[in-house]
Amino acid sequence: MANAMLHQTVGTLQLLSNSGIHCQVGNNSVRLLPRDLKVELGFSKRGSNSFGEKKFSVIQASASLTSVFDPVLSPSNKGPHESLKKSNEAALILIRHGESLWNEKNLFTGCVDVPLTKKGVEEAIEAGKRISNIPVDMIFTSALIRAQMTAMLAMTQHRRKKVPIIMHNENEQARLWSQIHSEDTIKQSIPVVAAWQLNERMYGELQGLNKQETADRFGKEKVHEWRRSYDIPPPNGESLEMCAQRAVAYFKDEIEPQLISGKNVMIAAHGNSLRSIIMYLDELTSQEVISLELSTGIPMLYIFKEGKFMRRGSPIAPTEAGVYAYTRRLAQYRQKLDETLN
Ligand SMILES: O=C(O)[C@H](O)COP(=O)(O)O
Repeated sequence: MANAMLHQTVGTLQLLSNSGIHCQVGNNSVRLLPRDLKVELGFSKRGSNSFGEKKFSVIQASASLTSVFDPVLSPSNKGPHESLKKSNEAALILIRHGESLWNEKNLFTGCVDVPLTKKGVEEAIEAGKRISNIPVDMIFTSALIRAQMTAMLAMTQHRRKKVPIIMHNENEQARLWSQIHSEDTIKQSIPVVAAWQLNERMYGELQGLNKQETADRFGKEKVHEWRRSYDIPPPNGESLEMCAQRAVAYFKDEIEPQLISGKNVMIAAHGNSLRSIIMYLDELTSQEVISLELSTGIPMLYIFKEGKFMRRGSPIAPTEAGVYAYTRRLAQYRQKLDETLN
């Protein structure tokens, strides 16, 4: 976990009895959650203060605050989703990529970088229609082209015609050469962060093999164990548990801080990296995650509020959110789109 150090000279921390810690540094405000806080607070007592009501000077605190202070992503860049931010509610959309050329051929793909089929392209566009009324401030994808194609194609359908732009922070030159020099243009863009940690589970020696032929050769049970057990890896590959270690750590370190700061986030990734993340969001056991299957190109919506993730299901169409998909805030966002774009 990356640490951010706070000192009393740069910010303040306010203790909230059961909903975490509110942290203010300059214009950036963020709430740190009890469930993930590994905060070490050192206090120097001022006068006759007592915990909870009186004042303390914060000497030092460490917590997972990575990326929160990125100037491009700073909450001080007020946008059309301001009402969602004010309510401290954020939308999280998860999409498994559309069908790839190796899904079509029934080959184990894992970390092999295979593009979408025509059907996959259509699935991604369809997914985009379903989420076209849901705010997206930031996109995370894996480093693999099928997830990136899915994210970009889905965003072609969004009613708020912001431009998704891939961030290039791999080295200083890439960062400098891809800089945008207009505040207005930045406001009309959606940063897209590609991370290998969101890649599909590495399938080891199964990559490129036909799933049916592998089952015929090694036995149905063995192959099912490799594909769906929690902690048994395929030969020289990653188990779901190993995949979860890097995908969930990335989610907690890089994505959750964005949600905490009010950003609406879309993640385009893979069957197993998303199963790992859903296991974390829905607090599934290693037994329960075994039977979780994700279809290609079907978006799932979560609402992040007061430190909790609430699964809202899948918006079923651009005009229909599904009975429980929209919160009041999301409905207001959509109404605003209707008023300004129609
Ligand atoms: O990597 C693959 O082959 C698929 O994307 C996921 O395969 P699985 O359903 O066998 O885990």
